[in-house]
Amino acid sequence: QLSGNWGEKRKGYHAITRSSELFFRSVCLFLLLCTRPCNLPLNYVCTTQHCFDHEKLVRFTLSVRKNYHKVPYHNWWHAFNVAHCMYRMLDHEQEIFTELERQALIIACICHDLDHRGYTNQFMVKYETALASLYSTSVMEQHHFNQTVTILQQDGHNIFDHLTSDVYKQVLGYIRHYILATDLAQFFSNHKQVTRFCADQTFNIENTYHRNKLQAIMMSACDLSACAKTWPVQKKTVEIIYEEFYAQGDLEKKKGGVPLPMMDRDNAHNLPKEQVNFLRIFCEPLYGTLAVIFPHLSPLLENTKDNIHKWDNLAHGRPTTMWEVETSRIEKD
Ligand SMILES: O=c1ccn(-c2cccc(C(F)(F)F)c2)nc1-c1ccnn1-c1ccccc1
Ligand SMILES: [Zn+2]
Repeated sequence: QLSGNWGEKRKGYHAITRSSELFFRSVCLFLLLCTRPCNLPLNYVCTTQHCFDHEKLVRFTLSVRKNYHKVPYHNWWHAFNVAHCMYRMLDHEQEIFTELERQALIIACICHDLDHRGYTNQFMVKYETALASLYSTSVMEQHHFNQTVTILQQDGHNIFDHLTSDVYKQVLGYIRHYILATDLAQFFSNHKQVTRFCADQTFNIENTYHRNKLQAIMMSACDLSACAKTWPVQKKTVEIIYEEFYAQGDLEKKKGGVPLPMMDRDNAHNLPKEQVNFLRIFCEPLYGTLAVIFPHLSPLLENTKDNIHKWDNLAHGRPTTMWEVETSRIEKD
């Protein structure tokens, strides 16, 4: 059930330890801050149409968290990290996106993997799951958006119910576009378009199509941001990602299927090589393009390059240390 009877939950809510309560209040304050124009004092009482009711935001965030599964990677912490990455990305670019776009980007991030079961779209389609019978493309991403709308429609959860019906439709349209953009199958076409605009210097942030494509790759950049974290975080997160991949591969073998090499734990010795390929094919081009448009994001590209270098060392049996990354940075400066 998406969210239990709030009355009972409130008793349950107060049973949660104080630290969890403080954590969720900080999440909501963070979400409120994400949408506060940066030049306003903290105690600003919103008078514009685009302000969240704090109690609804707490209730909405708790229900979103409740609808993430306890799977190794695609859990609430992943959603929170993706939203935090978007917050830091927008922190420098408050002026180029509208307040409504900024709110939709942050909410799309915390909701973008709602009810993920730890299986890829390919797996859901191949084994003819119920969800795959509902959606022909972007199966999980369409489900994640559907879950978002369903939570918004719960009593006391609609954080956008202060908007006019036109603006409400607009913000849900934004959120749908942003969540569907996290389907890796959409990445190449989205990225290719933005790269083309940059190459022929026709990129125009005022052009709706250009704007939508940029926001799509920003969603990908936040979703894949584990690849652009420093080596200890990248290495630990990849171990967790592959724990989920191998669980899918194990289930596929149980069903008599043959998993992708990347999902097959018998192929774990090739993990460093798989990572070099994934980072080179998806992440380096992605953070490279974003660094051209938003120079303050260049550390994401630098970290990705460092991570490729370190996975490549591991793939070739060369020792690799944290010091080496620092040295390479010093040499460059
Ligand atoms: O570190 C990774 C290595 C491989 N993949 C991957 C994922 C799917 C398909 C493919 C395929 F290449 F097969 F299409 C590769 N994702 C990640 C990664 C880094 C951050 N998020 N995710 C992620 C993204 C999506 C799903 C799971 C994890
Ligand atoms: Zn994700």
